[in-house]
Amino acid sequence: MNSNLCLKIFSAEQTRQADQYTITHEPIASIDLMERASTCFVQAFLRDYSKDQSVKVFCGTGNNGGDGLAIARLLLDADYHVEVYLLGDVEKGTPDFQSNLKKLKGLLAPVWVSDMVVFPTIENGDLVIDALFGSGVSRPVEGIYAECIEAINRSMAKDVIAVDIASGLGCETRYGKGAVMEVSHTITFQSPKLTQLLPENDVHTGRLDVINIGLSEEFIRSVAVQQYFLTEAFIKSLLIPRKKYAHKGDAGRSLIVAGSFGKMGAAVLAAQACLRSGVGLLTMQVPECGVDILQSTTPEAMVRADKNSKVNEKFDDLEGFDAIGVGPGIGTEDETAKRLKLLIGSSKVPMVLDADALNILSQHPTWLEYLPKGSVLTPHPGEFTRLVGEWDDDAHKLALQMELAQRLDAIVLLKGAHSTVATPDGRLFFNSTGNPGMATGGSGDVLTGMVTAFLAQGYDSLSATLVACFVHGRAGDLFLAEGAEESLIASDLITKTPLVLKCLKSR
Ligand SMILES: NC(=O)C1=CN([C@@H]2O[C@H](COP(=O)(O)OP(=O)(O)OC[C@H]3O[C@@H](n4cnc5c(N)ncnc54)[C@H](OP(=O)(O)O)[C@@H]3O)[C@@H](O)[C@H]2O)[C@@H](O)CC1
Ligand SMILES: [K+]
Repeated sequence: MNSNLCLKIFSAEQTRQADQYTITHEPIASIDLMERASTCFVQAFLRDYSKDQSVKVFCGTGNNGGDGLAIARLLLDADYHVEVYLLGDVEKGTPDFQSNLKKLKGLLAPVWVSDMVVFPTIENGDLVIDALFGSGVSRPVEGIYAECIEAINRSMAKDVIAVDIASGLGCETRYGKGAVMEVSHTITFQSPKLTQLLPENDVHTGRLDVINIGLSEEFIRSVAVQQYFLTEAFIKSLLIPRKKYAHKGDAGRSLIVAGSFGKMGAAVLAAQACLRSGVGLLTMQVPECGVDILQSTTPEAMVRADKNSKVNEKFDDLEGFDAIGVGPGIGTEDETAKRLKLLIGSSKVPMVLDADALNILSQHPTWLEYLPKGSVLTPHPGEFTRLVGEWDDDAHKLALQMELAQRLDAIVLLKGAHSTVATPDGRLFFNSTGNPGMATGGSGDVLTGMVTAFLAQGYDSLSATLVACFVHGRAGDLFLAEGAEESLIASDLITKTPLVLKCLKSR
């Protein structure tokens, strides 16, 4: 696995080192690197915001403020109506801030906000560019800076666009109770920052665009990180091509245990997602009441019925399967729980555990110790809480996720916007695909089917989980090309999967 194809999530210190390494080894003057970053920002900005909106740029006196000044100049060149507001001790600004201030002064007169009396009225429809603080913020933001941030947060601005990162939001952590800019869009440099991927910082990140400002590839390759952001190039590199003479047995055999009376839809979704993700042979184990439903909706799957007519209870005979998925719609009846225990004890192949399987396991945590090697847990936040207890904040949640992966020697996929995948060796991958429309019933059942399919096809557990997670999200994103988020239903994800896989497999 070549993790270098992912975007590495750097600490503020690593970002500073990348900056310095690029300046020394490219080599490039620091002011020219700032110009390059600002030019890339403006290129992204021009794609989204038209000239009929007034742009107010708020700049601090560090290099983030320097970027803001360069961006203001480039937007003036592009005929935007621009106003610039400065905060802080201008005399003590960084050298690149000073150079950009000098260049701008011939074109417009920036306003120094020494007091809120000077703070401008932000009109309904204005655009605000936030360049007060970037990755250099090191403590809670207070005083005039905080007043200014709070005024912008309360304003009628149409959009607030952060340069690199919202002011006051640290790269790795938020600083206490200081003020943090609320932004609708962040255009960040080179790679996402950890805080930008956490749900609690959604209002401080908004839409996230990552732009390549050409920091040293050599440095990026060499630096060791534990946190990664998935890219298409990385997912492509994980895909296993089908052999010319492949037969259905080569593409793996899956068993999925799913469904109960009234919840057979979960089984159908998992089955169809598994088939569309390339499994060679699929057997569905369902209660008697689900046999006709599966046979008529999904003729490609073989069906094994339980003696019990309403719930799943018979999980034996596991010969010949390469991967086993269990959980969607199975319920938490005692009979089902007993059989899950038996299934965990007897399986020699990796298992994907989701939904009610996880709910049963949270009531019988000792069973988790017997999971077959390479198993994958795919909880949503509710199931995760039942497994590990409450968390204080998102950082604590990630720590609990990593701890669980290490303790169980399993892959733990925590679902949500930017789903996270934790590995037993302490790595954490953030998904880059998906949208809020996917928060809909059955979406998780589809994912279970996908992970099971990739596992059966011979992907290692981590690769199977990452590919499934990315494909699942990309299928949701593809749906948005023709439908609203509100209209997305889980089966749309299955409908879009063939095209997603086709595009990923194209060179
Ligand atoms: N990475 C790259 O490759 C590139 C990075 N670039 C840009 O550089 C940005 C990083 O710039 P930066 O390091 O100068 O820090 P920045 O965020 O502007 O401000 C730091 C200043 O604020 C101060 N300060 C801190 N906390 C404070 C607080 N709470 N309240 C008050 N003051 C506080 C702190 O002072 P001190 O802590 O020393 O007192 C310092 O003076 C980065 O985000 C990107 O936009 C691009 O130009 C080119 C390529
Ligand atoms: K900023």
